[in-house]
Amino acid sequence: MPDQLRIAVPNKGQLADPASAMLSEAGYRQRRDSRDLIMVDPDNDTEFFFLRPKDIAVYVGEGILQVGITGRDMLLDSRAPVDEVLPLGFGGSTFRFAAPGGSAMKVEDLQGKRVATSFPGVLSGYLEDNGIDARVIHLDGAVETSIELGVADAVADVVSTGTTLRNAGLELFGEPILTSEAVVIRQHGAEDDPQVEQLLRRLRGVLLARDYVMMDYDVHAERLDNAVALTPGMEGPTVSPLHREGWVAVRSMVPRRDAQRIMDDLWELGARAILVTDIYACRL
Ligand SMILES: Nc1ncnc2c1ncn2[C@@H]1O[C@H](COP(=O)(O)OP(=O)(O)OP(=O)(O)O)[C@@H](O)[C@H]1O
Ligand SMILES: O=P(O)(O)OC[C@H]1O[C@H](OP(=O)(O)OP(=O)(O)O)[C@H](O)[C@@H]1O
Ligand SMILES: [Mg+2]
Repeated sequence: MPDQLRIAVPNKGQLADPASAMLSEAGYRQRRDSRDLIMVDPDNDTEFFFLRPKDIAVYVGEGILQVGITGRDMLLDSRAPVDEVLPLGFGGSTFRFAAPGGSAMKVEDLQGKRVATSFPGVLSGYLEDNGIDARVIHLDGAVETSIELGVADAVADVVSTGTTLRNAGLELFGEPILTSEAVVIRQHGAEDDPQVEQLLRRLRGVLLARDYVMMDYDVHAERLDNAVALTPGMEGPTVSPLHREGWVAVRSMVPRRDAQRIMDDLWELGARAILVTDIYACRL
């Protein structure tokens, strides 16, 4: 019997709930109590370890846990020997420089200055790559307050909506240092593992089920080519005969965000009985 698959999942913070929700959708059991640190899912022969998101790359890099879910920024900051194997589409953020409003600071101006961050690895790498000699002040969080308290001249921090920065009277400067989202990680050079492949297939299925809907409609056979051009599907749509002379029924997956526009265009083409349904799960 193969060993249990051991997966690291964020125990708190921005990624914890969406990661657990996605794993539940993928058919894995998830913890009921947010204080649980380990959970066994016997049906899937899998064990979940709820860890700090910043520590997850360390465990996976050491080869102790085979798979982890963490932020791309955290994985890069750790410099652990891990690879990103699947972006998950939540926990989106950018990592950016900011300084007091009105200071019109530029990246070059950071030379000789103090920059506070909770991502010292990412920041040092960026400063080095850009030939800037600045002092990195490592803080654990609430970095936005550090300038007012006089510990730094600028910050490099995670920005999502920008509300926290604005509330602290700061303004962005320079290009984004990096763009992050939640990702699945594996140890660099890890061998193929059927259990990991199954997990990834399930997660890809959840991502597709979230991003796509199923569209059904009836159309005159003469207009079929035009209709199929609007709804090409993944491997070509299913076309079935209808019990109505000259008409066919079409079924195809379409991107959720385009569904309303495609329905309008199909209607214009003369398609009728256009139905859109959610996809609960899929394997493609
Ligand atoms: N406001 C946000 N919106 C979306 N994603 C975010 C936000 N803040 C952080 N993230 C992302 O979520 C991941 C985890 O960050 P989070 O802030 O939850 O961890 P943490 O700082 O270690 O935890 P905590 O803030 O609970 O101490 C990172 O990849 C980060 O880019
Ligand atoms: O752009 P916004 O939508 O305002 O979100 C960005 C803020 O969210 C995170 O803070 P978090 O709540 O994780 O606190 P922390 O600084 O203690 O990590 C991040 O560190 C920023 O401070
Ligand atoms: Mg945080």
